[in-house]
Order: sequence, then structure tokens, then C-alpha cells
Amino acid sequence: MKKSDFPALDVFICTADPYKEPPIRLVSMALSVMAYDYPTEKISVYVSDDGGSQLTLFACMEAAKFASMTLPFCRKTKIIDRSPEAYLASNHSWSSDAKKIKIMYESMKVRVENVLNTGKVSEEYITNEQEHKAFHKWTDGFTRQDHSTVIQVLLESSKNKDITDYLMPNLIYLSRENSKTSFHHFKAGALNVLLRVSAAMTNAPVILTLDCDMYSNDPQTPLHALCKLLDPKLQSKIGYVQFPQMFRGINKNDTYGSEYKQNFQINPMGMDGLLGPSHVGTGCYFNRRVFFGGPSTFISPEITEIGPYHIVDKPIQSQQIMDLAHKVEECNYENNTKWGFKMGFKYGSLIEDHYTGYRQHCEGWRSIFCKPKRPAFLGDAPISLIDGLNQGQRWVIGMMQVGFSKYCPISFGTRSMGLIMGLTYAYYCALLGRLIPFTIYAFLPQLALLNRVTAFPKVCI
Ligand SMILES: O=c1ccn([C@@H]2O[C@H](COP(=O)(O)OP(=O)(O)O[C@H]3O[C@H](CO)[C@@H](O)[C@H](O)[C@H]3O)[C@@H](O)[C@H]2O)c(=O)[nH]1
Ligand SMILES: [Mn+2]
Repeated sequence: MKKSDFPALDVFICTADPYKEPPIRLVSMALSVMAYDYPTEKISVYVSDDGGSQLTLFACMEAAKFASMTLPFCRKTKIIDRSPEAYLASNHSWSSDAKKIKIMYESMKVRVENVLNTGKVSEEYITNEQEHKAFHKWTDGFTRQDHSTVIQVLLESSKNKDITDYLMPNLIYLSRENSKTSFHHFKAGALNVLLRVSAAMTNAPVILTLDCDMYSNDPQTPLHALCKLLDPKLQSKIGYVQFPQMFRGINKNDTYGSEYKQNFQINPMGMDGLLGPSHVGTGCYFNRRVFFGGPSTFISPEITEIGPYHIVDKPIQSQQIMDLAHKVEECNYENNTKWGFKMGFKYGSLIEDHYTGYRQHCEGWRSIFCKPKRPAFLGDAPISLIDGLNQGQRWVIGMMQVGFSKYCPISFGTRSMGLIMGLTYAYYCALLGRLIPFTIYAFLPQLALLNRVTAFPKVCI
């Protein structure tokens, strides 16, 4: 396949709180994707900010400026670590260009962290009229739960060039409209807004979804994914290509079991022999069509321009495109539509990723597991006990919501996907069953000890 025939790629990065998810990490994530070994003008990065924070917008603006220096550097030196944070921490030769990048990165980091510490973007950091206008949207009444839309195009591929006069990717910041009176459906809601806004602006046939607490660890990843996604024998049925979630910074013994090797690496290998791995929320390349009904039952969205077959033929910032993007993003837009139920990411479970992948398998889609030797993405796992427990609790409740819904894997799943695949998903719902032996195990030894009863068989030596 010629490079010019590569499909366009829309990348979604979700963030929700600048204090829990440091914006400098988000910057690394965005830069590592913008520097993919892929035709730059075909990449569009959308950052969804559910925190509605000007601090996050500021970090994205810094990323856009920094990119015009680092993208040519990455192209020239062909370094593998494209996340500046990972590159600067690695062992490599310090050419004068690398030293310059280091100085620039560090001063950017100081600015981003200063803004975070003071809680606002001070005048000295605002460099032009356009930025001024963008930050003016944060009026007094602007709160995280109640605010109007912010869509800010920070880089436009057809206009912005890097310092070597080379095209840049698109970079768009988006904070969806939020109101106390309408329900926002957490990350699933954010992803559905991203699906519609990106359809209005670029409508790439391939979508990559990412969490902000990670970075791309291999610039060849889109090529690995596309080899599978565009396989001519299976293409019409492949919904997504899932990479495993892998982590950095976990201590040697993984004290809190945060690596979840079984869920992220072992089970998907087995499922790959059936209809394919479940979706794990991040590091996943989707065929855009998978969000609009099964492979042979296309569901058309309420506006044809946001359907998967529409070709965008106007510049991103043209009035018509911006009007459409604002319209499909409003918080009441989904009322009386099929979004979240028949279309897009599915609502109804705390683990929208697992549930959406499951429903797509039921609709007849296949998925593929892709685990190259070098981890494609590296993320942060919860490292404190409380965070680990909270995450586990959320996952178990989410699985239970699927198990007790009308789409229960044992009844609905086995009918739609076959017995084994249905049981594979049922296994996840049954995780709650562990509650009983775990609780007994937590209390029984202590009770036995206090009552001087032997709970375990005696060892005969
Ligand atoms: O209202 C919200 C809440 C969360 N997020 C984002 O969703 C992602 C995941 O949230 P996190 O709190 O990090 O949850 P984890 O349990 O660590 O995430 C795992 O589990 C989630 C639910 O199954 C998946 O969505 C994730 O991809 C998967 O990594 C983060 O990037 C958040 O910024 C939003 O965009 N909006
Ligand atoms: Mn996370």
C-alpha cells in the first residue's frame, strides 16, 4: 500500500481532571501520537476535557508549540521514544538538538506546572489575540458541571507548518457543554461527543481511543494496527484492533496486583481464537463503521453528515463545519436519538469499554488482539491501595450491571455469539461471586484464632 493511500486517523484522548491527571502527561501522550511514523497530515488528535479546565487547554497550546520543534527532530533522528518525557529519561547521545529539546521541554514543564499551582493562566503566558479569546470563555459562571462548549483548533494541518516547513497534524481541544440538569454519561458520553465532533471535522475511517494517563511507546503502532484492520479477507467484519494495557512504574512484586495480566494479556489471547478480545478502553484502533450497527445492519445517524461514509470537503475552521461541530456537541443533542443505545459507545455500565466491545461482538463484529514485542502503549496503574480498591470496585459493579441487564452474556450473549464466546463474557460478570470466598477468607482465620478453633488442617510432620 502506498503512503498516500493510508487512511486518515482520528485520535481521541480523554481527560477529566487536571489535578488527578497531570496535564504534562497529557502533553506527552499527545506529542507521542502526533509524532507517529505516519503521514502527519492524516493524523487528527482530539483532546476531550471533561474537567472543563483552562489549565488543560493551556497545556494543549504548549503541546502545539512544542510540536513544531519536536516533530522535525523525531523525523530526522528516527528516535523510538516519541514521548518527550520518556526520551529525555532514556539513555541516548546528547546531540546539540537533543539538548535544545531538553531545555525547551523543561521550560514548558515549568510553565504548565506553574499554571497548575496557581490555578489560572496568567497574562504573561498568553502570547496572542487568539489565545486571549479562547481563555475569555472561562467567565465567572463557568464551572466544571455547568458551562458552554469550548472547541479550539490549536493546529490545522492545511495551515500550520513546523519549523522545517512540513505539514503538522490537526490538534483540537474540546470541552463539551455541560449542564447540571442533563446527564453526561461519564467517559462514554465524552467519547460519543468526540465521535460526532470528529465526524463533522475530519471523519477519519480509523479511530484510536486513548486515556490521558499513558503514552505511545512505539511510533510504528498505527502500521501494526492497520495490517490487521485492513486485512482484505476479514476487513468487512473487523470492528477493532485492541492492544494490551501495559504499565510502567509498578514495583517488582506488583503489591496491589495492578498489572491485571490476566485481563489485559492472557484472556485476550484466548478470546482472539474466538471472536476476538474484549475492549479495554484505551489503546484500541476502531473501524468507525463499528459504531453504526452490525456489519450487515447499518444504522444511519440522524444527520447524514456525521455518518461514517460522509467525506468532509471543507477546512476544519470553516463556518459550516464549526456550526455543525457545535450543534452535535450540545448536551441535549442525544435526547430522542439512538446514541448510547444502538449507536456509538454504549450507556448502562460503569465500564463502557467492556460493555461496548461486548455489544459489538453480539452485533456480529470481530476484533483482533495485537501484542507486539515492544509495548505499543505504556500507562500509569493505581499505585495506592485506595485507588486500586476504587478501580476494582468500579469494574466489578460495571460487570454486574452487564450481567443483570437484558443483554446478559448467558442468555443474550450465548444466543448472539455462540456458547463459548458467551461464556467467556459471562466469566467476567461472575467475578462478583468471588466476594463470598474472599469475605470468608478475610474473617475466618481471625475468628478461628480468637476462639481457639483450628480453621486449617493440621500439618503432620
Ligand atoms: O467523566 C469522565 C470520567 C473519566 N474520563 C476519562 O476516562 C479515562 C479512564 O478513567 P480512569 O478513572 O482512569 O479509569 P480506569 O479504571 O483507570 O480506566 C480503565 O477502566 C475504564 C472503565 O472501564 C476505561 O474507560 C479505561 O480506558 C480503562 O483504562 C480517563 O482518561 C479519564 O480522564 C472522562 O473522560 N470523563
Ligand atoms: Mn486510568
